[in-house]
Amino acid sequence: MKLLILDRDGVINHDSDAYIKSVEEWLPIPGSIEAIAQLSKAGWTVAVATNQSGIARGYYELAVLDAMHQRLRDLVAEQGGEVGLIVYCPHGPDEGCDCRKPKPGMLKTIAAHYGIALSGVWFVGDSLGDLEAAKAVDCQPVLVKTGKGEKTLGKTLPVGTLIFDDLAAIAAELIHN
Ligand SMILES: O=P(O)(O)OC[C@@H](O)[C@H]1O[C@@H](OP(=O)(O)O)[C@@H](O)[C@@H](O)[C@@H]1O
Ligand SMILES: [Mg+2]
Ligand SMILES: [Zn+2]
Repeated sequence: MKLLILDRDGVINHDSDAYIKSVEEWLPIPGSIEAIAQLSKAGWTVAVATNQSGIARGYYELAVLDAMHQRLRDLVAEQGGEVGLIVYCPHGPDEGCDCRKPKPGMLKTIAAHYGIALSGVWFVGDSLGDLEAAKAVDCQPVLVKTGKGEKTLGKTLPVGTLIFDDLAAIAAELIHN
């Protein structure tokens, strides 16, 4: 199966240093909804792995997070596509969970859900922790320049990291090559 795993904030939707705390604050990056729909219609399964420490920090409730993800699903469905499994880590940085990136727990959850190996599966993120999580399970780390991506570009990236302007460019690459 053709599986693509996406980070959420800074890849699908705009991110904020103040966290994305409501559906109203959850604003798609131009071209991202269309990209997911086009990938889906081209036979790709698009899953999401997102840190959501804002839950642990009390910035927003799980119901609000679910509403954001329903919004994502609705917008992609309006374009004729669908979103696969969305996995999130609701924990804070000091809780020592196994799912918070850069740990690869969410990627492993997605692989187990679909019954496939992660080796070579593209994981697209805007933060170094996304790329490190990918590397930890032999996924292909892919950096986008949206969200925190430009800042991440200035850091030492995992060897072999691919770099694209945005999710739309990734969709064009995967669909047409
Ligand atoms: O990019 P993904 O994984 O989808 O989600 C990132 C968010 O959970 C938030 O993660 C926080 O990091 P801390 O969790 O506070 O270290 C900050 O970077 C926020 O700006 C950001 O909105
Ligand atoms: Mg992000
Ligand atoms: Zn966690």
